[in-house]
Amino acid sequence: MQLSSLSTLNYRNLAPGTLSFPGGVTGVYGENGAGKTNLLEAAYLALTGLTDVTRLEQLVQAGEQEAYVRADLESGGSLSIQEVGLGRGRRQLKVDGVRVRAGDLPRGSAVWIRPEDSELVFGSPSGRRAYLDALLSKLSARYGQQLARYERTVSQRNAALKSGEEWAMHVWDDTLLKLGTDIMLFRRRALTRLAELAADANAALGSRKALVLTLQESTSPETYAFDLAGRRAEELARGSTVTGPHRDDLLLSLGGFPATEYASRGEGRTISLALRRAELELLSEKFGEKPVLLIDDFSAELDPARRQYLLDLAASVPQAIVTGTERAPGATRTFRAHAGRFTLDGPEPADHDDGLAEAVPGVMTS
Ligand SMILES: Nc1ncnc2c1ncn2[C@@H]1O[C@H](COP(=O)(O)OP(=O)(O)OP(=O)(O)O)[C@@H](O)[C@H]1O
Repeated sequence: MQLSSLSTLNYRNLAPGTLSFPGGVTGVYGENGAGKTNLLEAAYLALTGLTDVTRLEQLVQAGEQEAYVRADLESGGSLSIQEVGLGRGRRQLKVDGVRVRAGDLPRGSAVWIRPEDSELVFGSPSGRRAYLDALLSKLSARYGQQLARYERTVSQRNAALKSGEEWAMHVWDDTLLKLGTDIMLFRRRALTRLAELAADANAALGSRKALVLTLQESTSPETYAFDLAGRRAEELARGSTVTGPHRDDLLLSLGGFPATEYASRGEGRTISLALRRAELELLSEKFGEKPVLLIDDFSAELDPARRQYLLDLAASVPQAIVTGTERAPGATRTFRAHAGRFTLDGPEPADHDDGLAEAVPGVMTS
């Protein structure tokens, strides 16, 4: 998978335009607030249809109503165009001009590594669950569908619990048990390989402490029905579902201690890099081609050896975009970012693109 070009209109602080990307490593450098993260976020959105922003209007440039991103892609010799239109609370996706749902975009097309990934280690269990669920939804469309149905069922069941509708519980419980068991079993299967890959990556990053990933399950497929029935009174009192995979945690242990409480900032960032590296490997194994690698702020919180690891990782995949406040050494092409604009830096390649070349098509409307 290769991102040939990215077009944006009214996306955060980015000036409208089209940037072309060659294979290899593209570096993007510039001062704080220049728009480097916004560029990677737009690329990730156009490649995957995904964003971690719950309020989509945040992505629309202040003062505008709609935004648009477009990725021109090349994969195995064929070309395709993915478009995302954004408005107040809505997102519309098209592939080659045909409207699709988010799950219909290629699921293994990009991995995004960010300094904020440290929150996977130091933040709440929900962030780690979100990492695991997002990854497993990329690996299996069915997992994503089951998870969405499970989450809907939990919130409907919670509403019934809040209204004291104990008589309705057996209906919700049947669905909950079926979906929840599938989710737990899938997580268990995927975790074996994920844990191996993350442990290897952590060692390759120079950590002398072993990284061990385990699932802390709030129940198990074997005891789920029993646990659910046993906590009915508590659930009615609290008005919420207290047992099930929505309460699981992905435990990260470093050198035998829980990383969430004991790891240093740098160790935490290293673990988060290992988790993203594992994601890259799992997606490559599953889909048979390397995702586009997006690395935000390659030097943040990292010592020179770990920076080099990231740059080597970028150089090892067919295409990577690497941002930083300083130039990424070894980049095939480098853009300088300033106030949402990107200009080619240094000697221009023969097939150069000025970075803001073409007009962008209008914002998509239904
Ligand atoms: N919806 C929006 N409309 C207009 N500007 C926005 C919007 N959302 C964010 N911005 C602005 O975009 C600017 C660039 O943010 P971005 O995170 O991309 O910077 P950066 O180059 O990655 O900086 P840093 O090096 O500090 O990480 C910020 O000044 C932010 O206020």
